[in-house]
Amino acid sequence: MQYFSLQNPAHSVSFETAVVQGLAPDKGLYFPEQIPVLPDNFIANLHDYTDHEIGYEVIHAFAGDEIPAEALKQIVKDTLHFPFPVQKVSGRTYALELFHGPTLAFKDVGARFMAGCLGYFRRNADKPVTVLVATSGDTGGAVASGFYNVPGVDVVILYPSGKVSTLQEKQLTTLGNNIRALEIQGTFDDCQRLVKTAFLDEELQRRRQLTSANSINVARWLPQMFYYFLAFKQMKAAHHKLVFAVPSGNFGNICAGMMAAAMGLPVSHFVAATNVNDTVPRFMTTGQYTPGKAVATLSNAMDVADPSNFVRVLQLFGNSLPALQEKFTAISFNDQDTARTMEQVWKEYHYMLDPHGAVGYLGLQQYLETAPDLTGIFLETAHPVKFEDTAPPAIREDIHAPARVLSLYNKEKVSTILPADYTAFKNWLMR
Ligand SMILES: N[C@@H](CCOP(=O)(O)O)C(=O)O
Repeated sequence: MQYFSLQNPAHSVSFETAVVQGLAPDKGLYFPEQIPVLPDNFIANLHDYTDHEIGYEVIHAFAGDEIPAEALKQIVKDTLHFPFPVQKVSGRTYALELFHGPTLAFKDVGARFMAGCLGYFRRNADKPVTVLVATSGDTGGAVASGFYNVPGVDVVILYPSGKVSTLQEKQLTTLGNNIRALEIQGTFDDCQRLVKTAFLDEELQRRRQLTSANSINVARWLPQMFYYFLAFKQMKAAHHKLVFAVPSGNFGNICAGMMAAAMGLPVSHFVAATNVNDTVPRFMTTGQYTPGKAVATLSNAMDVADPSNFVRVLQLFGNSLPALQEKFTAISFNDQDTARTMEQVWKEYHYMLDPHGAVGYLGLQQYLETAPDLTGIFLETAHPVKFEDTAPPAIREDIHAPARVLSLYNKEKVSTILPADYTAFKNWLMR
Protein backbone atom coordinates (compact mmCIF):
# COMPACT_ATOMS: atom_id res chain seq x y z
CA MET A 1 0.00 0.00 0.00
CA GLN A 2 1.23 3.48 -0.86
CA TYR A 3 0.33 6.56 1.15
CA PHE A 4 0.06 10.08 -0.25
CA SER A 5 0.38 13.42 1.49
CA LEU A 6 -2.90 15.29 1.86
CA GLN A 7 -0.96 18.48 1.04
CA ASN A 8 0.38 17.06 -2.19
CA PRO A 9 -1.15 13.91 -3.70
CA ALA A 10 1.90 13.48 -5.96
CA HIS A 11 4.06 12.75 -2.92
CA SER A 12 3.60 9.05 -2.29
CA VAL A 13 5.48 6.72 0.08
CA SER A 14 5.45 3.13 1.37
CA PHE A 15 3.82 2.08 4.67
CA GLU A 16 7.25 1.88 6.28
CA THR A 17 8.16 5.42 5.25
CA ALA A 18 4.79 6.75 6.38
CA VAL A 19 5.26 5.12 9.79
CA VAL A 20 8.89 6.09 10.25
CA GLN A 21 8.35 9.69 9.06
CA GLY A 22 5.01 10.18 10.84
CA LEU A 23 4.19 13.31 8.87
CA ALA A 24 5.03 14.07 5.22
CA PRO A 25 7.89 16.53 4.66
CA ASP A 26 5.34 19.09 3.44
CA LYS A 27 3.51 18.75 6.81
CA GLY A 28 0.64 16.85 5.15
CA LEU A 29 -0.96 13.86 6.83
CA TYR A 30 -0.51 10.57 4.99
CA PHE A 31 -3.59 8.85 3.57
CA PRO A 32 -3.82 5.41 1.90
CA GLU A 33 -4.01 5.48 -1.89
CA GLN A 34 -6.72 2.81 -1.91
CA ILE A 35 -9.33 1.86 0.64
CA PRO A 36 -9.50 -1.95 0.74
CA VAL A 37 -13.06 -3.29 0.73
CA LEU A 38 -13.68 -6.37 2.86
CA PRO A 39 -15.72 -9.27 1.45
CA ASP A 40 -19.41 -9.18 2.39
CA ASN A 41 -19.25 -12.71 3.79
CA PHE A 42 -16.44 -11.70 6.15
CA ILE A 43 -18.55 -8.88 7.59
CA ALA A 44 -21.68 -11.05 7.75
CA ASN A 45 -19.80 -13.80 9.58
CA LEU A 46 -17.65 -11.72 11.91
CA HIS A 47 -18.82 -13.77 14.89
CA ASP A 48 -17.03 -16.82 13.40
CA TYR A 49 -13.64 -15.11 13.67
CA THR A 50 -11.46 -14.47 16.70
CA ASP A 51 -10.63 -10.88 17.58
CA HIS A 52 -7.06 -11.44 16.39
CA GLU A 53 -8.23 -12.81 13.05
CA ILE A 54 -10.50 -9.80 12.60
CA GLY A 55 -7.67 -7.40 13.43
CA TYR A 56 -5.36 -9.06 10.93
CA GLU A 57 -8.01 -9.12 8.16
CA VAL A 58 -8.75 -5.45 8.69
CA ILE A 59 -5.17 -4.21 8.74
CA HIS A 60 -3.09 -6.44 6.48
CA ALA A 61 -3.86 -4.62 3.23
CA PHE A 62 -2.67 -1.37 4.81
CA ALA A 63 0.72 -2.89 5.62
CA GLY A 64 0.89 -4.71 2.26
CA ASP A 65 3.82 -7.09 2.17
CA GLU A 66 6.07 -4.76 4.15
CA ILE A 67 5.52 -6.72 7.35
CA PRO A 68 5.38 -10.50 6.85
CA ALA A 69 2.06 -12.11 7.79
CA GLU A 70 3.39 -13.90 10.88
CA ALA A 71 5.03 -10.76 12.26
CA LEU A 72 1.90 -8.70 11.60
CA LYS A 73 -0.30 -11.33 13.26
CA GLN A 74 1.93 -11.16 16.32
CA ILE A 75 1.68 -7.34 16.41
CA VAL A 76 -2.13 -7.60 16.22
CA LYS A 77 -2.10 -10.21 18.99
CA ASP A 78 0.07 -8.00 21.22
CA THR A 79 -2.25 -5.07 20.50
CA LEU A 80 -5.59 -6.78 21.14
CA HIS A 81 -4.63 -8.43 24.39
CA PHE A 82 -7.40 -6.97 26.53
CA PRO A 83 -11.20 -7.03 26.21
CA PHE A 84 -13.41 -4.49 24.39
CA PRO A 85 -16.83 -5.22 25.89
CA VAL A 86 -20.05 -3.64 24.69
CA GLN A 87 -22.34 -2.96 27.70
CA LYS A 88 -26.00 -2.09 27.55
CA VAL A 89 -26.63 1.15 29.46
CA SER A 90 -30.32 1.67 28.72
CA GLY A 91 -32.93 1.25 25.94
CA ARG A 92 -31.12 1.60 22.60
CA THR A 93 -27.89 2.86 24.19
CA TYR A 94 -24.74 0.78 24.50
CA ALA A 95 -21.22 1.65 25.66
CA LEU A 96 -18.18 0.28 23.84
CA GLU A 97 -15.63 0.17 26.68
CA LEU A 98 -12.14 0.94 25.46
CA PHE A 99 -10.47 1.41 28.84
CA HIS A 100 -9.50 -2.13 29.80
CA GLY A 101 -5.91 -1.78 28.57
CA PRO A 102 -2.77 -0.95 30.54
CA THR A 103 -3.24 2.85 30.65
CA LEU A 104 -7.04 2.82 30.85
CA ALA A 105 -7.74 4.60 27.54
CA PHE A 106 -8.46 3.73 23.91
CA LYS A 107 -5.04 5.02 22.94
CA ASP A 108 -3.50 1.75 24.15
CA VAL A 109 -4.62 0.14 20.89
CA GLY A 110 -2.91 2.54 18.51
CA ALA A 111 0.15 2.99 20.71
CA ARG A 112 0.81 -0.75 20.98
CA PHE A 113 0.23 -1.37 17.30
CA MET A 114 2.54 1.46 16.32
CA ALA A 115 5.22 0.31 18.78
CA GLY A 116 5.07 -3.14 17.15
CA CYS A 117 5.38 -1.75 13.61
CA LEU A 118 8.17 0.65 14.49
CA GLY A 119 10.02 -2.08 16.39
CA TYR A 120 9.77 -4.28 13.28
CA PHE A 121 10.93 -1.59 10.84
CA ARG A 122 13.80 -0.50 13.08
CA ARG A 123 14.93 -4.01 13.99
CA ASN A 124 18.27 -3.65 12.22
CA ALA A 125 18.68 0.13 12.49
CA ASP A 126 21.93 1.45 13.93
CA LYS A 127 20.58 4.92 14.81
CA PRO A 128 17.86 5.40 17.45
CA VAL A 129 14.55 6.97 16.50
CA THR A 130 12.97 9.71 18.60
CA VAL A 131 9.20 9.49 18.93
CA LEU A 132 7.65 12.90 19.57
CA VAL A 133 4.15 12.93 20.97
CA ALA A 134 1.86 15.79 21.95
CA THR A 135 -0.79 14.90 24.47
CA SER A 136 -3.80 16.55 26.00
CA GLY A 137 -3.99 13.73 28.50
CA ASP A 138 -4.34 10.15 27.33
CA THR A 139 -2.11 9.63 24.29
CA GLY A 140 1.07 10.37 26.23
CA GLY A 141 0.47 7.68 28.87
CA ALA A 142 -0.40 5.06 26.26
CA VAL A 143 2.66 5.88 24.17
CA ALA A 144 4.89 5.86 27.26
CA SER A 145 3.60 2.42 28.22
CA GLY A 146 3.63 1.04 24.66
CA PHE A 147 7.20 2.17 23.90
CA TYR A 148 8.71 1.70 27.36
CA ASN A 149 12.13 0.06 26.97
CA VAL A 150 11.61 -0.64 23.25
CA PRO A 151 15.23 -0.87 22.03
CA GLY A 152 16.39 1.94 19.74
CA VAL A 153 13.41 4.18 20.53
CA ASP A 154 13.46 7.37 22.65
CA VAL A 155 10.14 8.97 23.50
CA VAL A 156 9.57 12.67 24.19
CA ILE A 157 6.10 13.56 25.47
CA LEU A 158 4.86 17.17 25.35
CA TYR A 159 1.91 17.98 27.58
CA PRO A 160 0.19 21.23 28.58
CA SER A 161 1.28 22.14 32.08
CA GLY A 162 -1.51 22.04 34.67
CA LYS A 163 -4.06 20.76 32.14
CA VAL A 164 -3.87 16.99 32.64
CA SER A 165 -5.29 15.00 35.55
CA THR A 166 -3.20 13.63 38.43
CA LEU A 167 -3.30 10.05 37.15
CA GLN A 168 -2.60 11.10 33.55
CA GLU A 169 0.42 13.09 34.71
CA LYS A 170 1.75 10.15 36.70
CA GLN A 171 1.44 7.96 33.60
CA LEU A 172 3.44 10.48 31.56
CA THR A 173 6.16 11.35 34.01
CA THR A 174 7.08 8.37 36.14
CA LEU A 175 8.43 5.65 33.84
CA GLY A 176 11.91 7.06 33.15
CA ASN A 177 14.50 5.22 31.01
CA ASN A 178 13.67 5.93 27.36
CA ILE A 179 10.59 8.06 28.21
CA ARG A 180 10.94 11.79 28.93
CA ALA A 181 8.20 14.34 29.61
CA LEU A 182 8.16 18.03 28.71
CA GLU A 183 5.67 20.17 30.53
CA ILE A 184 4.78 22.94 28.09
CA GLN A 185 3.47 26.26 29.37
CA GLY A 186 0.64 26.41 26.87
CA THR A 187 -2.20 24.36 25.40
CA PHE A 188 -2.35 21.01 23.62
CA ASP A 189 -2.46 22.88 20.28
CA ASP A 190 0.87 24.53 21.23
CA CYS A 191 2.34 21.08 21.94
CA GLN A 192 1.05 19.76 18.61
CA ARG A 193 2.43 22.80 16.77
CA LEU A 194 5.90 22.33 18.33
CA VAL A 195 5.93 18.68 17.28
CA LYS A 196 4.81 19.41 13.72
CA THR A 197 7.38 22.21 13.38
CA ALA A 198 10.15 19.84 14.48
CA PHE A 199 9.31 17.55 11.55
CA LEU A 200 10.03 20.39 9.13
CA ASP A 201 13.34 21.32 10.73
CA GLU A 202 16.13 19.92 8.57
CA GLU A 203 18.89 20.70 11.06
CA LEU A 204 17.05 18.75 13.74
CA GLN A 205 16.22 15.93 11.34
CA ARG A 206 19.93 15.58 10.51
CA ARG A 207 20.67 15.19 14.20
CA ARG A 208 17.83 12.81 15.08
CA GLN A 209 15.49 10.50 13.21
CA LEU A 210 12.10 11.81 14.33
CA THR A 211 8.64 10.30 14.13
CA SER A 212 5.25 11.01 15.63
CA ALA A 213 3.11 8.77 17.82
CA ASN A 214 0.01 10.92 17.56
CA SER A 215 -2.81 9.75 15.37
CA ILE A 216 -1.27 11.75 12.54
CA ASN A 217 0.90 8.62 12.21
CA VAL A 218 -0.96 6.03 10.13
CA ALA A 219 0.19 3.21 12.43
CA ARG A 220 -1.46 4.99 15.40
CA TRP A 221 -4.58 5.95 13.51
CA LEU A 222 -5.59 2.90 11.45
CA PRO A 223 -5.62 0.16 14.14
CA GLN A 224 -8.32 2.18 15.92
CA MET A 225 -10.63 0.58 13.33
CA PHE A 226 -10.31 -2.75 15.13
CA TYR A 227 -12.75 -2.09 17.93
CA TYR A 228 -15.54 -0.85 15.63
CA PHE A 229 -15.47 -4.31 14.03
CA LEU A 230 -15.31 -5.97 17.45
CA ALA A 231 -18.35 -3.96 18.60
CA PHE A 232 -20.26 -5.00 15.49
CA LYS A 233 -19.37 -8.62 16.17
CA GLN A 234 -20.72 -8.39 19.73
CA MET A 235 -23.95 -6.70 18.69
CA LYS A 236 -24.63 -9.51 16.22
CA ALA A 237 -25.31 -6.45 14.18
CA ALA A 238 -27.30 -8.10 11.45
CA HIS A 239 -30.22 -7.25 13.75
CA HIS A 240 -29.29 -3.65 14.44
CA LYS A 241 -28.81 -0.55 12.36
CA LEU A 242 -26.00 1.18 14.17
CA VAL A 243 -24.95 4.70 14.93
CA PHE A 244 -21.60 5.29 16.67
CA ALA A 245 -21.13 8.38 18.84
CA VAL A 246 -17.49 9.20 19.38
CA PRO A 247 -16.11 11.70 21.91
CA SER A 248 -13.84 13.71 19.64
CA GLY A 249 -10.78 15.90 20.16
CA ASN A 250 -8.13 15.30 17.51
CA PHE A 251 -10.69 13.31 15.42
CA GLY A 252 -8.42 10.28 14.85
CA ASN A 253 -10.78 7.87 16.59
CA ILE A 254 -13.92 8.81 14.68
CA CYS A 255 -11.95 8.98 11.45
CA ALA A 256 -10.83 5.37 12.04
CA GLY A 257 -14.48 4.36 12.49
CA MET A 258 -15.37 6.12 9.27
CA MET A 259 -12.53 4.31 7.51
CA ALA A 260 -13.97 1.02 8.86
CA ALA A 261 -17.31 2.00 7.31
CA ALA A 262 -15.58 2.81 4.01
CA MET A 263 -14.13 -0.73 4.10
CA GLY A 264 -17.63 -2.18 4.36
CA LEU A 265 -18.65 -2.12 8.03
CA PRO A 266 -22.37 -1.27 7.95
CA VAL A 267 -22.75 1.87 10.07
CA SER A 268 -25.70 4.16 9.43
CA HIS A 269 -24.27 7.30 10.96
CA PHE A 270 -21.42 8.76 13.02
CA VAL A 271 -21.83 11.43 15.68
CA ALA A 272 -18.76 13.40 16.71
CA ALA A 273 -19.43 14.72 20.21
CA THR A 274 -17.11 17.49 21.31
CA ASN A 275 -16.77 19.66 24.38
CA VAL A 276 -16.86 23.46 23.94
CA ASN A 277 -13.82 23.18 21.69
CA ASP A 278 -16.29 23.11 18.83
CA THR A 279 -14.37 23.95 15.67
CA VAL A 280 -15.86 20.98 13.80
CA PRO A 281 -19.50 21.39 14.92
CA ARG A 282 -19.27 25.02 13.79
CA PHE A 283 -17.70 23.98 10.50
CA MET A 284 -20.52 21.52 9.86
CA THR A 285 -23.11 24.28 10.02
CA THR A 286 -21.19 27.21 8.52
CA GLY A 287 -18.64 25.58 6.20
CA GLN A 288 -16.01 27.83 7.83
CA TYR A 289 -13.05 26.15 9.54
CA THR A 290 -11.98 28.71 12.15
CA PRO A 291 -10.12 27.18 15.09
CA GLY A 292 -9.90 29.43 18.11
CA LYS A 293 -7.74 28.86 21.17
CA ALA A 294 -8.30 25.62 23.09
CA VAL A 295 -10.35 25.99 26.26
CA ALA A 296 -9.74 23.75 29.30
CA THR A 297 -12.70 21.49 30.11
CA LEU A 298 -13.62 18.46 32.23
CA SER A 299 -12.99 16.25 29.18
CA ASN A 300 -9.39 17.42 28.89
CA ALA A 301 -8.17 14.86 26.32
CA MET A 302 -10.56 16.57 23.86
CA ASP A 303 -9.30 20.09 24.53
CA VAL A 304 -8.19 20.49 20.93
CA ALA A 305 -9.09 23.55 18.87
CA ASP A 306 -7.47 22.52 15.60
CA PRO A 307 -8.03 18.77 15.19
CA SER A 308 -5.34 17.23 12.98
CA ASN A 309 -7.42 14.38 11.59
CA PHE A 310 -10.38 16.35 10.33
CA VAL A 311 -8.65 16.68 6.93
CA ARG A 312 -8.74 12.87 6.74
CA VAL A 313 -12.46 12.84 7.55
CA LEU A 314 -13.02 15.31 4.71
CA GLN A 315 -10.84 13.27 2.37
CA LEU A 316 -13.03 10.20 2.97
CA PHE A 317 -15.95 12.23 1.57
CA GLY A 318 -14.11 13.75 -1.39
CA ASN A 319 -13.89 17.06 0.54
CA SER A 320 -17.63 17.54 0.02
CA LEU A 321 -19.48 19.03 2.99
CA PRO A 322 -22.96 17.90 1.76
CA ALA A 323 -21.67 14.31 1.32
CA LEU A 324 -20.18 14.39 4.82
CA GLN A 325 -23.38 15.81 6.35
CA GLU A 326 -25.33 12.74 5.20
CA LYS A 327 -23.22 10.37 7.29
CA PHE A 328 -21.78 12.56 10.03
CA THR A 329 -23.15 14.93 12.64
CA ALA A 330 -21.07 16.98 15.08
CA ILE A 331 -22.49 18.31 18.34
CA SER A 332 -20.84 20.12 21.25
CA PHE A 333 -21.64 20.08 24.97
CA ASN A 334 -20.44 22.17 27.87
CA ASP A 335 -19.04 21.07 31.24
CA GLN A 336 -22.37 21.55 33.01
CA ASP A 337 -24.04 19.09 30.62
CA THR A 338 -21.13 16.72 31.09
CA ALA A 339 -21.16 16.72 34.91
CA ARG A 340 -24.95 16.52 35.08
CA THR A 341 -24.93 13.52 32.74
CA MET A 342 -22.27 11.70 34.75
CA GLU A 343 -24.40 12.06 37.87
CA GLN A 344 -27.65 11.21 36.18
CA VAL A 345 -26.43 8.10 34.35
CA TRP A 346 -24.88 6.78 37.56
CA LYS A 347 -28.09 7.38 39.53
CA GLU A 348 -30.49 6.05 36.90
CA TYR A 349 -28.52 3.19 35.32
CA HIS A 350 -25.65 2.61 37.70
CA TYR A 351 -23.20 3.11 34.84
CA MET A 352 -20.14 5.22 35.64
CA LEU A 353 -19.18 7.49 32.74
CA ASP A 354 -15.93 9.37 32.43
CA PRO A 355 -16.28 12.97 31.19
CA HIS A 356 -15.38 11.99 27.60
CA GLY A 357 -17.84 9.10 27.62
CA ALA A 358 -20.46 11.51 29.02
CA VAL A 359 -19.98 13.83 26.05
CA GLY A 360 -20.29 10.81 23.70
CA TYR A 361 -23.40 9.63 25.56
CA LEU A 362 -25.01 13.08 25.22
CA GLY A 363 -24.24 13.20 21.50
CA LEU A 364 -25.78 9.78 21.07
CA GLN A 365 -28.98 10.66 22.98
CA GLN A 366 -29.46 13.79 20.93
CA TYR A 367 -29.02 11.93 17.66
CA LEU A 368 -31.17 8.94 18.65
CA GLU A 369 -34.14 11.29 19.21
CA THR A 370 -34.11 11.90 15.47
CA ALA A 371 -33.51 8.25 14.51
CA PRO A 372 -36.07 5.90 16.07
CA ASP A 373 -34.92 2.90 14.00
CA LEU A 374 -31.28 3.02 15.09
CA THR A 375 -29.36 1.44 17.95
CA GLY A 376 -26.56 3.55 19.37
CA ILE A 377 -23.09 2.78 20.64
CA PHE A 378 -21.05 5.49 22.30
CA LEU A 379 -17.34 4.98 22.85
CA GLU A 380 -16.33 5.01 26.50
CA THR A 381 -12.79 6.08 25.73
CA ALA A 382 -11.18 6.22 29.18
CA HIS A 383 -11.68 4.92 32.70
CA PRO A 384 -13.44 7.40 35.04
CA VAL A 385 -10.62 7.11 37.59
CA LYS A 386 -8.38 9.11 35.24
CA PHE A 387 -10.62 12.10 35.95
CA GLU A 388 -11.60 11.54 39.55
CA ASP A 389 -10.04 14.92 40.58
CA THR A 390 -12.79 16.74 38.71
CA ALA A 391 -15.67 14.24 38.90
CA PRO A 392 -18.91 15.57 40.41
CA PRO A 393 -18.57 15.25 44.22
CA ALA A 394 -21.82 13.27 44.44
CA ILE A 395 -20.32 10.32 42.53
CA ARG A 396 -16.61 10.67 43.25
CA GLU A 397 -16.45 8.04 45.96
CA ASP A 398 -18.09 5.50 43.69
CA ILE A 399 -15.13 5.65 41.28
CA HIS A 400 -12.57 2.94 41.99
CA ALA A 401 -9.09 2.60 40.54
CA PRO A 402 -8.23 -0.76 38.94
CA ALA A 403 -5.41 -2.53 40.79
CA ARG A 404 -3.00 -2.19 37.86
CA VAL A 405 -2.63 1.58 38.29
CA LEU A 406 -2.54 1.86 42.10
CA SER A 407 1.26 1.81 42.35
CA LEU A 408 1.49 4.90 40.12
CA TYR A 409 0.13 7.18 42.83
CA ASN A 410 3.28 6.69 44.92
CA LYS A 411 5.75 7.34 42.12
CA GLU A 412 7.58 10.61 41.72
CA LYS A 413 6.89 12.89 38.76
CA VAL A 414 9.93 13.78 36.63
CA SER A 415 9.40 16.43 33.94
CA THR A 416 11.08 19.45 32.36
CA ILE A 417 9.14 22.70 32.14
CA LEU A 418 9.48 24.61 28.86
CA PRO A 419 7.75 27.66 27.38
CA ALA A 420 5.54 27.09 24.32
CA ASP A 421 8.36 28.29 22.13
CA TYR A 422 9.96 26.40 19.26
CA THR A 423 13.51 27.61 19.86
CA ALA A 424 13.41 26.46 23.48
CA PHE A 425 12.04 23.08 22.40
CA LYS A 426 14.61 22.69 19.63
CA ASN A 427 17.49 23.62 21.93
CA TRP A 428 16.32 21.01 24.40
CA LEU A 429 16.15 18.37 21.66
CA MET A 430 19.56 19.34 20.25
CA ARG A 431 21.36 19.02 23.58
N1 LIG B 1 -6.81 13.24 22.86
C1 LIG B 1 -5.42 13.25 22.75
C2 LIG B 1 -4.89 14.36 21.92
C3 LIG B 1 -4.00 13.78 20.86
O1 LIG B 1 -4.73 12.91 20.06
P1 LIG B 1 -4.08 11.79 19.15
O2 LIG B 1 -5.12 10.73 19.04
O3 LIG B 1 -3.79 12.44 17.88
O4 LIG B 1 -2.84 11.30 19.81
C4 LIG B 1 -4.67 12.95 24.02
O5 LIG B 1 -5.25 12.38 24.93
O6 LIG B 1 -3.51 13.27 24.14
